Formats: sequence, C-alpha cells, structure tokens
Amino acid sequence: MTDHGTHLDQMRAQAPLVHNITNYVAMNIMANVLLAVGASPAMVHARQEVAEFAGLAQALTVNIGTADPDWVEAMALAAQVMTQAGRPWVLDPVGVGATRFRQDACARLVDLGPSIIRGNASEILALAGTAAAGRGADAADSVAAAQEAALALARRSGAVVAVSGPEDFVTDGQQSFHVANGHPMMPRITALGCSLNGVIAAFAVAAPALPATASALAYYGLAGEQAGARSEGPGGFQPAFLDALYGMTASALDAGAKVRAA
Ligand SMILES: Nc1ncnc2c1ncn2[C@@H]1O[C@H](COP(=O)(O)OP(=O)(O)OP(=O)(O)O)[C@@H](O)[C@H]1O
Ligand SMILES: Cc1ncsc1CCO
Ligand SMILES: [Mg+2]
Repeated sequence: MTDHGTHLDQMRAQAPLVHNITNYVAMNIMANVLLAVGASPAMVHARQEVAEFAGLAQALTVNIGTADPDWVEAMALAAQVMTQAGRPWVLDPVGVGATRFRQDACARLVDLGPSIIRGNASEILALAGTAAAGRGADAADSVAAAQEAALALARRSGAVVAVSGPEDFVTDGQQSFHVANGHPMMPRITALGCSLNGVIAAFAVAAPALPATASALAYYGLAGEQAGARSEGPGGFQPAFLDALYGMTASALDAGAKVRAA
C-alpha cells in the first residue's frame, strides 16, 4: 500500500468537519491534533443537538472514556445519523473490559455499524469477548495477542478494526496490515489514542476505511517518531508532536511509512 501521501493531501484538501463525542480528558488535545492535521474539530455531546450536528459533519468519533448514560444516548443518536447517511464514524471502546456499563454501551454502539473500531490491545480483546475482565484505559496486552480477536470482531461487526500499540494492526476481516511507525513516548501522553480516532475519521472521509486507517496510523506514528527525536520527555513531546503532524508532507509520509501486508 503506497498512497498514504495522497490520502493525507486529499484529507487536507477537504478539511473535513469531524464531530467528536469524546471524553473530558481527550477534548483539548484531540481538538488540537485535528487542527494540526488540517481538519476541523467540534466537540458536541448534548443529547438535544447531536443528531442535528451530526447531519452537518463529514465524520464522527464516539469514545466512551468518561461517558454516562445520557452521553451513550447521544452517541447512539449521532451514530445512527452517520450510518444512515453512509458517512464514516469511529468507535473507541475505552476501558471496555473494566465495567458492565462499558460493555453494554459498546455492544449497543457496535450494533449501530461503526465504520472503524480503534482501541488498544486490551480493549479489542475485551470487546471481542476473548479477554479476562478488569482493565482501565491503558493496554496490558500485546498487539499480537489481539490479532485473532480483531479479525473476529471485524468479521462479526463489518467494521475495520485497528489495534494500536508498539506496532499497529488493522484489518477488515479479509485484508490486514501491520503499521510499524510510532514512538515509545506516545503511550506516556494521555489521550493520544483518542486523538488518533479523529485523524482516522478525517482520512476516512476521502478514502475507503481500510486504506484510510492504515495511512492515518502511519502518518500518526511517523509524526510520533519525529517528535520523539526532537524532545526529551512527555512534556516536550506533546508540542513537538503537534508540530510534526502540522509539518508532515505527502512525500515525507510516503518515504517514512512502514506499512506491510499481514
Ligand atoms: N510502545 C509504543 N511504541 C510506539 N508507538 C506506540 C507505542 N504505544 C502506542 N503507540 C502509538 O501511540 C498511538 C496511540 O496508541 P495507544 O495504543 O497508546 O492508544 P490508547 O491506549 O487508546 O491511548 P489513550 O487511551 O491514552 O488515548 C498509536 O499511534 C500507536 O501506534
Ligand atoms: C485517562 C482516561 N480516563 C478516562 S478516559 C481517559 C483518556 C484515555 O483513554
Ligand atoms: Mg484509548
């Protein structure tokens, strides 16, 4: 797969409006990540307005990180609008293994037909029903251990499933890719996975879900590599990462992307 730079340029040319129903921790960094990549973010979660707002957006992300029952209703309303309109939406099952509430919310949202499900290995294992329970928001399992779960979840749900980690794995249940870009500092910054959902959603506006997700993962990881080389710890990494996302060119992405078929 070689059209990552084209996907980046197409996304920037469209500057898609991405509607995000995300957690309180992620809202600020996620909005800044979306602005840095060249998309237009909006964080909108009131039940009374989400369906109307989703009608204006090119893509949606939903993330249960700090959801309550009212938010889950709002997520379902917005998701239905996107599924009916044939527009992409991304589900992030944050900490789904930890509580019954999260499991029920995710089961309901998966049934509404997300285009892409993105989580860390522990979350994809839990969502596929193959993990021991009781995880928080951080991964405690390897990406390799979650590959079979990702394939099963993709086949069952019809979604593209992305497992993020030291080497990402993405599959539509038939075709799969490994993405080896990234930097060990990335899991030391909270909500970088949540923010990645927005980038995936923005890429999926202009390209089919599987190649769009692979390109977004490579872009994000490569920006992480550049930020890691220019910073000394988590504090400096965050602004360097925004700068790297902003400064990435299509040719630099094509040269640095480490995507291989599984
Ligand atoms: N050890 C690592 N080495 C390199 N890249 C990593 C590593 N861990 C995560 N990443 C990258 O960090 C990004 C976020 O993925 P991660 O799996 O940390 O998400 P997450 O656990 O959902 O994060 P959060 O819940 O804090 O938003 C991805 O681009 C992934 O490739
Ligand atoms: C730390 C944290 N807690 C709930 S959501 C979130 C952001 C990372 O998923
Ligand atoms: Mg996460």
